[in-house]
Amino acid sequence: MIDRNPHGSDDIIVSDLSISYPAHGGSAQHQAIEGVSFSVPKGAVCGLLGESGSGKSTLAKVIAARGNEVTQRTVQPVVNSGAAIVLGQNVVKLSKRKRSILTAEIGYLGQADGATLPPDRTVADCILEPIAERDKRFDRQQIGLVIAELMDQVALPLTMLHTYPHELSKGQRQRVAIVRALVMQPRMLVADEPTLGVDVANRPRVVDMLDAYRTRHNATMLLVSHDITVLERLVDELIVLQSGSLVGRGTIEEVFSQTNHTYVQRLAAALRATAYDELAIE
Ligand SMILES: Nc1ncnc2c1ncn2[C@@H]1O[C@H](COP(=O)(O)OP(=O)(O)OP(=O)(O)O)[C@@H](O)[C@H]1O
Repeated sequence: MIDRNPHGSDDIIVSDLSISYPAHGGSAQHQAIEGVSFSVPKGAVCGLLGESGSGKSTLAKVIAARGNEVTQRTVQPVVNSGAAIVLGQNVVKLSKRKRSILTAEIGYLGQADGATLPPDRTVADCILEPIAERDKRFDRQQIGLVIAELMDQVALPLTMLHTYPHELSKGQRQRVAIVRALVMQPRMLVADEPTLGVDVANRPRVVDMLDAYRTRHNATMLLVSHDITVLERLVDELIVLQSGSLVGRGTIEEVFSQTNHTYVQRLAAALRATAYDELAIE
């Protein structure tokens, strides 16, 4: 791993972490992550790779301190053992208050966030949601400037703030969700497929924006992505998961060329072969 801040501490320290989904609705308990350990220094960008079902989203969600909530209706992942120290806090054991403080520092783009923006709210209200749920009396003018800059960086016109999510294309909704993840100017970003559904013309804007954000804020990032542009432009180190276990780790060059693990080699070859001609239509 490239240490972007040799004098700083690690922002993410995952030790021997195991995560499962409890039995529900007739299905048995499912072990999603097993004995995973890695760390990410402050200011570094770590990419998470692995085939469908390998546990990337589950791991990202727990590290973003969004897993393990008891308030949501969907079945949430449960940490069975190990620790995940994120920005100095063990996300496995957080009080409600500490979780709220920590999640203000960790921007999170969940896998379906672009597709599931609240349909009854304007784009502006969707973007303001993470702030409004913490402080109803926030400084609108100051936040307005932050939003304007983020919208511009991902090529969304400001007039879009008054529209509703259903009026936007899939890729536009995804870009709105990215703006929402960064609106509180967090020290860390955990993003699950940030360029999902974004058309090829606008993908570089998203990548440029994430790169600029990382540079300006020395932000630490954990990015689940199979987008070769994201991986090559942003990621310092890749973690590869297979069936919930860590099976590969290194720079993109190391993972793509020097790994001994046949699964990782196959994944790297598939990524190289498909990524360049993949076209997303908004
Ligand atoms: N709510 C849930 N209840 C039960 N099992 C789940 C739940 N969510 C995910 N899983 C299971 O946990 C495993 C890991 O899922 P996860 O979504 O983390 O994988 P992933 O690598 O992100 O996959 P994808 O690339 O398809 O999003 C899978 O076997 C999945 O079926």
